[in-house]
Amino acid sequence: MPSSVTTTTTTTTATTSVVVNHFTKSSQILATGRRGEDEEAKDLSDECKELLLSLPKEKGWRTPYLYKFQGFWCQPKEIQAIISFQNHFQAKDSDVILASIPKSGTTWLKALTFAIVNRKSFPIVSNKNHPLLASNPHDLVSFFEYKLYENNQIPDLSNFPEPRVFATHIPFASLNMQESVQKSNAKVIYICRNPFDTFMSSWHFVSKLRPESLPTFSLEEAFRMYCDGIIGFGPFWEHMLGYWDESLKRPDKVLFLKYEDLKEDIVSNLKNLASFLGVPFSVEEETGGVIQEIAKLCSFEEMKKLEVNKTGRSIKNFENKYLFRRGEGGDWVNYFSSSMVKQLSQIMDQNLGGSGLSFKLHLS
Ligand SMILES: Nc1ncnc2c1ncn2[C@@H]1O[C@H](COP(=O)(O)OS(=O)(=O)O)[C@@H](OP(=O)(O)O)[C@H]1O
Repeated sequence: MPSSVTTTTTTTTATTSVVVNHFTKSSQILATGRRGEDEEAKDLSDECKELLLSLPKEKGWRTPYLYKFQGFWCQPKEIQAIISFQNHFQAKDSDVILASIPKSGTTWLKALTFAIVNRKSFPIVSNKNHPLLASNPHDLVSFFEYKLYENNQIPDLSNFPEPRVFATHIPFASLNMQESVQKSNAKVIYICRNPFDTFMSSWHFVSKLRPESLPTFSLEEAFRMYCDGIIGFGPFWEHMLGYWDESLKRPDKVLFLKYEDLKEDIVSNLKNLASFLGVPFSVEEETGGVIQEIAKLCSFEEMKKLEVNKTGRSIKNFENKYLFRRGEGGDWVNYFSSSMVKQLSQIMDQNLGGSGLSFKLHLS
């Protein structure tokens, strides 16, 4: 029971008490909302604050507002970082960019790619000192819009060992607005997950991160927003289609992976990933079990039990332990009503139908 509710014996006092409690709670929410907005604006440049005034905005999932910027919904700090990235990043032909909409398997893809491209420097088999045993994948592969370009900083990335591996949640159109990315031969790997599970994973994640002072974020409200396209970096269908179309046009430069496929057949997907990256597995590696060892090192079960993934924060505000929840496909069946199934299926048909992009909703 909230501390401001007093147990009373008379109806009048009880009513007053509830009203007072409601008022206190509402004021707290308002105050928290305002604090959230102040917090949100704290590190923004005047230019960015000015820009925000001209953008459409909607209530956010865990922050006061999401703004529609370059056609997708995102937070103010992300907008500032994306502008800085677009203005300053210098791509190299050997760069690898991992892209995803949040909660689609980003952490997994970061681990797998890091293990593959660095396997000469950090052998996989019987290596008790592999960096993935001591560091969260987000510390080994950074996002453009968080660590690297946040707060208007311009990082010096010229001395990063090649191939440099970066990550982003930015949709393809905005990534491609970055002139050097567009002109370079940098490779892009996109990981996608069926929208039913991605939605559930996002809702669970945000529910854990939401300040306790805010009311709980109901599944129904989150679902309405998701179906309207209002989620970080959404609408999800546009995000997926941007990378999907590009992977069809330039398959040598954009590889499109699906979470469910990786779950079902990790070995073939790792072979494909290594070949795409230009570092295919040798016969000796294949017979020596290197592929299986990478799969094991990066598996949900192994990663979740590492101390580094149970503690600390690799991305500001996110506790590492929340990045590893169930790591399965099909959990949505435990939450979706039949009308939710119908609605999301219709949205997928309307927006993805005819594109050739489809999903497995259940894993065998
Ligand atoms: N190694 C590995 N293998 C398989 N699945 C994994 C792995 N690591 C994380 N996960 C699951 O991926 C979901 C989190 O998605 P992201 O990593 O994209 O999150 S984030 O955008 O980086 O915050 C989230 O899914 P749910 O469990 O369904 O919520 C994680 O549990």
